[in-house]
Amino acid sequence: MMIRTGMGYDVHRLTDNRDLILCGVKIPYEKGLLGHSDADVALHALADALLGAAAMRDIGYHFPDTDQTYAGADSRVLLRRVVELIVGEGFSINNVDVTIVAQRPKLLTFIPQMIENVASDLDIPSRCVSVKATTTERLGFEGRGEGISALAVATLSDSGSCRE
Ligand SMILES: Nc1ccn([C@@H]2O[C@H](COP(=O)(O)O)[C@@H](O)[C@H]2O)c(=O)n1
Ligand SMILES: C[C@@]1(CO)OP(=O)(O)OP(=O)(O)OC[C@H]1O
Repeated sequence: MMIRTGMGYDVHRLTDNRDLILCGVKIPYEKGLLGHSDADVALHALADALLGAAAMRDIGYHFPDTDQTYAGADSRVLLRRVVELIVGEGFSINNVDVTIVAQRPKLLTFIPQMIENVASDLDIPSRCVSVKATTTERLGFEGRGEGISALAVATLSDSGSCRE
């Protein structure tokens, strides 16, 4: 059995008149994230980490932002589709770790629900899911409140080896 690791990174702009949705949780805030889908930056980074570990391209490849099918899409639906794709190739998910970089709002109280959503969508125990938040001490675009970024790492198991 081989352990495979993938990483994902995504950024979305904060703007007026949009919802702020992170790991499927709607967060009360004066701004939201702009995107073709619901712009759940954390789930996009996670989806890319999973696809990266499987060497199966990225979410923009599977769900192009030129396709109206995905306009306003719920990123949890996209994430579950990514899980179907990687499981269909014989991979199983070991654990994931997501970091959300946001100066505001404070996310601490929403983290347990985020973990529950991700564990449910990935069909793994919540002890195998980590979601964290950090500020940038007001530095950079996240620190100025212009956007939110997210990073994710995922490990998968497969039955073979990259060298076979
Ligand atoms: N949007 C955020 C950012 C951070 N947190 C929590 O605060 C802790 C301290 O953040 P620093 O950036 O100063 O390290 C961090 O460890 C998180 O627990 C948060 O809830 N929401
Ligand atoms: C999720 C998709 C779906 O169309 O759209 P966006 O919400 O714009 O998100 P992004 O991370 O920029 O790119 C992936 C897209 O394909």
